[in-house]
Amino acid sequence: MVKLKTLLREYSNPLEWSAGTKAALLLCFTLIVHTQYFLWAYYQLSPYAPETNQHYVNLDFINEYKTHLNCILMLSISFFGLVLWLRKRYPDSEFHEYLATQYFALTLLYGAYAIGTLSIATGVVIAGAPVVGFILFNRRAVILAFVISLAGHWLISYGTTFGDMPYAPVVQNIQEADGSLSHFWLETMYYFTAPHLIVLTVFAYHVLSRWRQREDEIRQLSLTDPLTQLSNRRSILSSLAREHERSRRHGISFSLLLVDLDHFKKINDTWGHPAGDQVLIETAKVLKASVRQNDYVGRYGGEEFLVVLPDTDFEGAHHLAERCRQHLEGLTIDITGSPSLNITGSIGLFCNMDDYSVSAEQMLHYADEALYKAKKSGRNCIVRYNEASETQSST
Ligand SMILES: Nc1nc2c(ncn2[C@@H]2O[C@H](COP(=O)(O)OP(=O)(O)OP(=O)(O)O)[C@@H](O)[C@H]2O)c(=O)[nH]1
Repeated sequence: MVKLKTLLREYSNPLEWSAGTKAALLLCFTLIVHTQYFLWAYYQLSPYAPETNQHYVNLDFINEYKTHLNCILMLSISFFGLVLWLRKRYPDSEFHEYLATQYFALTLLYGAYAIGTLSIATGVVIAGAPVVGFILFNRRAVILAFVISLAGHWLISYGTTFGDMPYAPVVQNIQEADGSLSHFWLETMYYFTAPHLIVLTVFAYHVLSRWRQREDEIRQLSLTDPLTQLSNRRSILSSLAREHERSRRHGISFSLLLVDLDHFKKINDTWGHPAGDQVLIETAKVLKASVRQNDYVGRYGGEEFLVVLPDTDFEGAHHLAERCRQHLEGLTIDITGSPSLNITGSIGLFCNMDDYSVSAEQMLHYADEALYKAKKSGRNCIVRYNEASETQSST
């Protein structure tokens, strides 16, 4: 069970596989495709095939083609085994990629000649294989394979139009006497196209979901403070701007708390930076736990935190600020190599209930001024900025 989980984790994302494993995957797919050709050819020659098939299948060519298929199948098995073996010793060697991509291109070119260079199966391979190839493999190997197969495709196509070689020699009577397309041809096309379409769809689905997942992870990282896991400055400021716009449009008051740890420098200087970091992590947890679920808490600067309280008047904001202050005061932080640390925080508060026209920047400025007053008033307290009477202080 554990082994299966390890295997799944290791192999669930082809984009992260080594060059050797990716090449082995392509050779395995090539082997499946040739086995499919092989089974089809032998079935047409067998007594189980309906007699009517002889009208549509060129049995003479298939007899000849069969020998080529046997060789291709043997070669496919050998190359697959060789790369499986080599990838363990040289997992990132470009040789595997060149071998797999060129072999895929050349042998499928032969298949395209047999079933028609202008058939849908060939079209799907020509259009789809480079897309998958460029995502998975070394670009030069894919370009080389693509150029070789395109050149071969043109040569065969022009060769057939000038009558130098037959078009789709394994089949005949592609059209019925009345001019309609034969059912046999149609079903043969579906049969040969199916594996390529399935692989392309599964691959596109997988790659796109991985990209979306990575995009989400990167976006999340760009908005998160790596130390505290709170919103970073950019993210909390954009929450503030959003809330400000909502408040202005709907005439609902909202509030800001600017929380700054007291004498934090002393903790760093006495117990070291890692101890200071631990204090910041614990502070972030306490602040997050002290406010409501739809409030925003972010790290605004070094030891300064910004709390945005939507739909909150002064009373509500003061109540929450007091809860934050008390929780910080009650926090005991255990750090190895130092006695338990206790901290306090000063809080500047601004609420826009008296004037919705105050800009977000101005609100921040007012909260900062209130915080400055809180520090001046002896710390571990809350100061509300009030335009009329400058600031009001409370503990
Ligand atoms: N450990 C740690 N320290 C930080 C980080 N960011 C800023 N600081 C430190 O935070 C301290 C802030 O010091 P001051 O601005 O003097 O503030 P204070 O010591 O808390 O004093 P008051 O705010 O006046 O109470 C500085 O020593 C910074 O180096 C961080 O990510 N980790």
